Amino acid sequence: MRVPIIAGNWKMHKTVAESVDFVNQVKDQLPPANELETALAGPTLSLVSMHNAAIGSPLKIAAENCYYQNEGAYTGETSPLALYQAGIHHVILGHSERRRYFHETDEIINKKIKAALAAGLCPIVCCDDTMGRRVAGSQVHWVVNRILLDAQGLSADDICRVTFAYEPNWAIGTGQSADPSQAAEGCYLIRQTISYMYNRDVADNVRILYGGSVTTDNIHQLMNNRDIDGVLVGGASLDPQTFLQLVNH
Ligand SMILES: O=C[C@H](O)COP(=O)(O)O
Repeated sequence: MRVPIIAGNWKMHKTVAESVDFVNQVKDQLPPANELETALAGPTLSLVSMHNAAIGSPLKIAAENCYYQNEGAYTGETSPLALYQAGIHHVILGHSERRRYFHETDEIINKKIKAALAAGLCPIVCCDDTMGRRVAGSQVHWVVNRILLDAQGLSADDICRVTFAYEPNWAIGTGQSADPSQAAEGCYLIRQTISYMYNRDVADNVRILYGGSVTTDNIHQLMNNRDIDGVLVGGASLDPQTFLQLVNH
């Protein structure tokens, strides 16, 4: 059985003090991790303090990015091994903002996924999509190729530690979520691709999230779908009470 996940992605928001204050406000009100997994991805500078504040609670702390080497002359990058050793559980990789603003290719993302897994982290791998592709009918080809390239060379054991997130660009930060059927189709395409690459059992074990303008108003409808195992939430995860409402949807 796949345990659903509610994951917040704060992006480049919150100071260290604000991050810790948020964790302290929510940590005692979360369900057990075996019923519903809760995770918060914060800015790199906040991660250790967030982890320390969350110790003893079910909340898992996630990085928003990491590099594909554990150490070396890579000024400004973050080591996946150092993240793992600091108690960080997940790392978001391949977010559309990383692909668009920082020119991350599928090849780089594939290297990062392998390095994160080897270090002990559980990647949350994002797959974007555009309305243009959807109108042109090429979204199936696009999504399938992202998964084939990003997950290339991963073992079945590896892929079961990866969570995927279907995040259409037109829905990210716009207030206009994909409708539940579009969201479900994106997640279904990812699962079918994993089934093709491995087998049905493996695909049935992998968790696939939807992300893009998830709110307290639409979360129930989005998650009430057998192909959607949870949500990756940006803007609506920035307020602790709203995050708790999402968790208790
Ligand atoms: O990672 C989260 C997504 O980019 C969604 O962001 P949003 O909920 O602000 O649309």
